[in-house]
Amino acid sequence: MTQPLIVPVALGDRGYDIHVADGLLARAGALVAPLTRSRRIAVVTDENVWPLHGAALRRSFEAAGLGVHPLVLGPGEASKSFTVLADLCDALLALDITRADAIVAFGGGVIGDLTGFAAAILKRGTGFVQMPTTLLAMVDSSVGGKTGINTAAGKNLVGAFHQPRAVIADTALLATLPPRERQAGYAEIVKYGLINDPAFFDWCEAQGRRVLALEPDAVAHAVAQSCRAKAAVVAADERETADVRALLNLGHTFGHALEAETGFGTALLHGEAVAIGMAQAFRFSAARGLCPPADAERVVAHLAAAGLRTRAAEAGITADAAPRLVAHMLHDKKKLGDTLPFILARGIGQAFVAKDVALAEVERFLADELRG
Ligand SMILES: NC(=O)c1ccc[n+]([C@@H]2O[C@H](COP(=O)([O-])OP(=O)(O)OC[C@H]3O[C@@H](n4cnc5c(N)ncnc54)[C@H](O)[C@@H]3O)[C@@H](O)[C@H]2O)c1
Ligand SMILES: O=C(O)C(=O)C[C@@H](O)[C@H](O)[C@H](O)COP(=O)(O)O
Ligand SMILES: [Zn+2]
Repeated sequence: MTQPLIVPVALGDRGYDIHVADGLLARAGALVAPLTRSRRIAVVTDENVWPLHGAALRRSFEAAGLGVHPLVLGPGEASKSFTVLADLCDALLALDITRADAIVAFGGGVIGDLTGFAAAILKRGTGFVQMPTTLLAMVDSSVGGKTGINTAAGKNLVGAFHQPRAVIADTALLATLPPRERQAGYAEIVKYGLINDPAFFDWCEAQGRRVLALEPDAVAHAVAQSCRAKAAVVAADERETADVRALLNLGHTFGHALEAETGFGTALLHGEAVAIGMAQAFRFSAARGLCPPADAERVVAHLAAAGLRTRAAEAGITADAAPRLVAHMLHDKKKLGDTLPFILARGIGQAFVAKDVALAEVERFLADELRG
């Protein structure tokens, strides 16, 4: 095992540590044991992750005196639903989980968001631990306590802020992650550079290829830098009320609309939608005269070099979709009254919250883009 990196999330009595190391799964039981009263742990996971990594998790937990009760769900975005949530809550209640216990989420962002929400509402709040297994979950979704499910109206529309008791990320688990999922997770890494860290974006341009190839030092740096960036934002604005955490939504107002339009399926993964959304946010910023066009071109070029799509049309979105995309955006949780804030940029590393964007302007921009 490499020397673990520990990133604290400074949230007072809701604070916790993010532990990152290659090979950390072997020590996960010892890290979880002090966080839960029960010696029998409900581990929520999915049908891809459990056959690959369940035995190693079980060994680690049993070595720490913890029994494991796996709850294995279907993989993919479809599991972030009311139906799966209800079944999961029933299964957890049948296991007699108490508030002093910690439910373990062992999987990607879908498992983490769903399990975290189940933990938030079960008995009005039980403990949980995030054990992310995808690149996306290690750099973003396991940190910060946004939990929830999708509804027919859109993405993450029912949920709660509920912080985990710890995040335990074993980067060795990424070895089994398909390349497409690596690329999707990489988009959320690039996001941190684009928001406020131009030097990190430079690093991504130089080293991103090595992250995608899972070269250990590059993965370690990307995960550490991302977790530090997210922990700082979450500590400053846990509940997205101060125009700070909203910056983590760069690319998401556009991206969530694309996910809704493509039906939350495998046609467009979350990270892939965010990549297109970030490209759109930069092109829109350039079109408004806010951002140098050369910066938008650089962003698009880097995302494309990472194998990510950067235009909605490449995801099969047709030219007539602009009004529907704007209608999806009306469900965005950042909307306050009639104002829908957009995360725009004055350049690479200079994202900001814009509250003067008319939806008619966004619709015209999308229609122009889709017409090519
Ligand atoms: N809460 C947050 O702050 C936050 C942040 C970003 C994204 N998200 C959410 O996260 C979700 C996307 O997460 P994701 O990209 O991890 O998707 P995911 O959870 O669907 O996982 C992607 C795929 O990889 C498989 N998988 C997971 N780990 C694996 C491994 N080690 N080896 C092989 N296969 C593995 C899964 O079974 C799944 O098929 C979206 O719902 C998104 O909205 C939430
Ligand atoms: O943690 C945050 O805050 C984020 O915005 C991170 C995003 O990458 C993530 O996709 C999040 O789930 C989106 O949040 P939402 O509030 O727009 O649903
Ligand atoms: Zn995201």
